[in-house]
Amino acid sequence: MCSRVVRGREQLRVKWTGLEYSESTWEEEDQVAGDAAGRVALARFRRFSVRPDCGPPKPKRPSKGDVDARRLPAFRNGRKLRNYQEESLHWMVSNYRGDFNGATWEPRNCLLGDEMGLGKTAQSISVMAWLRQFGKVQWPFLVVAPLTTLGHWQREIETWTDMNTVVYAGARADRDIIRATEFWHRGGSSGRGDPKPDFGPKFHVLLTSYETVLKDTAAFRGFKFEAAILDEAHRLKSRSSATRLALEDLNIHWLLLLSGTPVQNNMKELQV
Ligand SMILES: Nc1ncnc2c1ncn2[C@@H]1O[C@H](COP(=O)(O)OP(=O)(O)OP(=O)(O)O)[C@@H](O)[C@H]1O
Repeated sequence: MCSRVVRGREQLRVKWTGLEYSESTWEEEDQVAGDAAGRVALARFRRFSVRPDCGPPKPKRPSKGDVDARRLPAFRNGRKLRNYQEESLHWMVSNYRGDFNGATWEPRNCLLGDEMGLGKTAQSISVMAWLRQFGKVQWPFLVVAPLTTLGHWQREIETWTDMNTVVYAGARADRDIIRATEFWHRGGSSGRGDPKPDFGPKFHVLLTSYETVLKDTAAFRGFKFEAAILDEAHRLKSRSSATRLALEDLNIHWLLLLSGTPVQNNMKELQV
C-alpha cells in the first residue's frame, strides 16, 4: 500500500490479495476501511509508514558480552521455540557475533541443516527477531527462497513477528510498482539504482526468489543487508552458478544457509 493526495483527499493504492501489484487500484480511505481485513491492512500500512525505528541505518552490532546471547526474543501469537530450536537460535547468534580479529568482530556464515519439518523457517525467523530485539540492528534482512515457498515464508514471518515483509517477485510491471512504492520511505528514492539511504528502507524483511535475484540483481544493490537467509541453499553449491555470483555481488553482513539436504553426493559439497 502507498498513498497520494488528490484534491486534498488522501487515496491509498491497494494491492488486493490474490492479485498482482500491477492490478492494484487507488481507493479512498473509507472504502479500504470498510471491512475487517481492510482495517487490519490500513493499520499495518500506517504503522510501517512512519519509519518505526530507523532513521539513517546506523547498525550498532552487539559485541560479545553486550547482551546475554541466551535471552529469548518475544514472539507474536504466543509462539515459543522448542528446546532444540532454542539451542539452534543460540548457535546462530554466536555465529552472527563471530570471531574477534584483533580489531572488530567478524561474523561466521553458517548452515542450518535440520531435516524437513523441524522448523528451519521458524528458527531463522527467530534469529532475525533476536537481532532486532537485542542486537538493535537497523539494516533489513534479505530472505531468498524458491518461488513456490514465498507465501509460506511471508505467513510464517507475519505469524511469528511484527516485521514488515515485502515480497519482491512477479512480472517486470509488478516489480516496478513494488520498487516504487514499497522499497523506500517517501522521498527516499530518486529512481532505480539511485536510492537515497538517508531515508531508510520501508521493510524489515525483503523476501524474494532466486530467479528474481538473478534477473533483477540491480534492484538489491542499493541496500545493505544485516543478514541474508538462503533457503534450499544446496541450489547454490556450484561456485560458478549465475545466481550465486549475483548474491556474492550484494552487500550482506552475515549469511545463514538453510538446507534439509546439504550433502547430496559427497562431503566436499559442504565446503563449497
Ligand atoms: N516452535 C514452534 N511452534 C509452533 N509451530 C512451529 C514451531 N516450529 C515450527 N512450527 C511449525 O511447523 C511447520 C514446519 O515448520 P517449517 O516450515 O519452519 O519447517 P522447515 O524445517 O522449514 O520445513 P521444510 O524443510 O519443509 O522447509 C510450520 O507450520 C511451522 O509454523
